[in-house]
Amino acid sequence: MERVILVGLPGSGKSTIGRQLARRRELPFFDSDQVIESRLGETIRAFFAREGEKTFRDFEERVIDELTMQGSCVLATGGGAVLRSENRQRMRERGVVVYLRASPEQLMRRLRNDTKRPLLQVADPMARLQDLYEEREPLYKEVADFTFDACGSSPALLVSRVMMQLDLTCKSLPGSETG
Ligand SMILES: Nc1ncnc2c1ncn2[C@@H]1O[C@H](COP(=O)(O)OP(=O)(O)O)[C@@H](O)[C@H]1O
Ligand SMILES: O=C(O)C1=C[C@@H](OP(=O)(O)O)[C@@H](O)[C@H](O)C1
Ligand SMILES: [Mg+2]
Repeated sequence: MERVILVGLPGSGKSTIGRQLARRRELPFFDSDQVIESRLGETIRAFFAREGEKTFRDFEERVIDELTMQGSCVLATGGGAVLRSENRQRMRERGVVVYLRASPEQLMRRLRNDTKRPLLQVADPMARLQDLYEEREPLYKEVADFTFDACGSSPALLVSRVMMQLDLTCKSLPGSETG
């Protein structure tokens, strides 16, 4: 059993690194945001705007609970998944949690032209990223088994680093006995 769960701020590379890691590890890949969007039949941005954050977080919690009970996989979460203690506990218990760490400045450079992330569609996205960083950095650290610098290297190199760490890791997960 190998379940790897990626956490980090929006733009830190969870979806990109997760997809590549899954391919190289020959594991199924899930992106909780993609699963949510396909079930909703609309973008998170549209759903968020209409229904508000609480309804989105309720939906996200259910999807994360479900995806962390599948077998072996790589799971990229949304940046706010760590906000709920229920999600943090499930992630910690059910997977090896990898935090892709990046500063607000680095993320701002990456996300300058992004229009998909609802929390950053504000007049001052840099201030918003700083707030998110301050609020969430302790939560990412709390859940993480390992932390990697999300911006210091190409996705391929970062994936290799994560793979090396996973090869050295032996975290016992529920269901490990069965494969
Ligand atoms: N290590 C990296 N180096 C350079 N660009 C990256 C890296 N990781 C991700 N990116 C780019 O950053 C943007 C955000 O990545 P994404 O995987 O969507 O982040 P997240 O899922 O954490 O929000 C994408 O354009 C992606 O191509
Ligand atoms: O940070 C957040 O609260 C969110 C991040 C998004 O995912 P990414 O981290 O992949 O952008 C998505 O789940 C939603 O827009 C909320
Ligand atoms: Mg993503």
